[in-house]
Amino acid sequence: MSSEASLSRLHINNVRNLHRVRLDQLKRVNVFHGANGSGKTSILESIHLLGMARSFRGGAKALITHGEQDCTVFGALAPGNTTLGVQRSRSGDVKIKVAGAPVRTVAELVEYLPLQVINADSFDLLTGSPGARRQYLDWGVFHVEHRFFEQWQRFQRSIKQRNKLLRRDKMPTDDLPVWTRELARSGEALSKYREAYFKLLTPRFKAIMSQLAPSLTGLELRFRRGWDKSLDFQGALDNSLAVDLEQGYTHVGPQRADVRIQIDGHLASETLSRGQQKLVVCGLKLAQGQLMSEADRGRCTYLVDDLPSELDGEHSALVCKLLASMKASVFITCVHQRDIEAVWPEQDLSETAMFHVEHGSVSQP
Ligand SMILES: Nc1ncnc2c1ncn2[C@@H]1O[C@H](COP(=O)(O)OP(=O)(O)OP(=O)(O)O)[C@@H](O)[C@H]1O
Repeated sequence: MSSEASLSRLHINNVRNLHRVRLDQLKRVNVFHGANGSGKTSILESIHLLGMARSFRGGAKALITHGEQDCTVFGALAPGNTTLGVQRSRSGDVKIKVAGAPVRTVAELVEYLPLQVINADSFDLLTGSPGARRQYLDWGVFHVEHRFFEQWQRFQRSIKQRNKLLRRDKMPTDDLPVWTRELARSGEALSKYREAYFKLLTPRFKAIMSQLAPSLTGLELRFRRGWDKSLDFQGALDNSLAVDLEQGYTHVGPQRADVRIQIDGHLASETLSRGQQKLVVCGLKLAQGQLMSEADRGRCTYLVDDLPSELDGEHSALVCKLLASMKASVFITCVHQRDIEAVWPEQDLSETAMFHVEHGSVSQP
């Protein structure tokens, strides 16, 4: 399905300090304002739970209100009124429903409500390990190229098998070449999808950054696929066989891929100021949303926690202007209502709903 839809209703039960919240009048842009600890981030977390069956901070148990056995989030998408429901229990049980019917895997859920989170942890994209950047890239490929997931699963299966054989036997067994060939095929295909997506993403990112931070002209993204570029994947696996056997795992391949984010040849994470880093993170995430809608894969929903932190008024306004022009569905938190009113494009405020959050209760003026 294409996720044209955005969230129109949201019911939350027992997520952190949100015992019972009913939001039946959501708009395209929804602002949650309130004091520290009132429950604003928990609302974004609840939407994340609805779209991905997990939180974006901490484990599932921390999410459930103290003293309760489970938490539940229910949502409806508009247009179409498809309903989604996710329940997580202290026992570790996860129940997911789409349109009232149980689904078995999270993969079946995530395509309905594609989510992008912009919060303090998003800096990981620049400063964290390559894993964070691979996850970022794969999110985009998954939502734009639906055949990607099957290749990704094949790749995960074959690398697991090959590593198991490498760990067990210091000498090559008959099974090893079989799994190595399977790994080479699935890894090559997976990497091609990533490369094709990356080629589409880079110009969008550059165009967005030229609006958000025109002075950062030397910004560059480079895709590293995870093995020597003069070889195909099978050749690289053949070359590393001795080391792989010695150390008991596969050293080269898409599991080592990375996106290097550089400015004038230096790592952006080591050069840019905190505010500039946040703009790059916003640029990366906005580029993915733009690409998704251009590829006719629908709209993604942005969960933005405390946008004004690290950004000055002018740059906050630029991010808001881009979000508004993309017609993205947005859930955004801030301390005071005026923090967002001051930076959100005035002509778009009619499509904006304001909610006040206080001690786990949400009210609308
Ligand atoms: N499992 C839990 N059960 C009950 N309350 C919890 C649980 N986990 C966290 N809380 C409380 O829930 C509240 C909601 O926190 P949340 O992070 O959503 O606040 P916030 O409005 O985003 O605050 P800030 O502006 O400081 O970021 C906090 O007061 C926190 O102490």
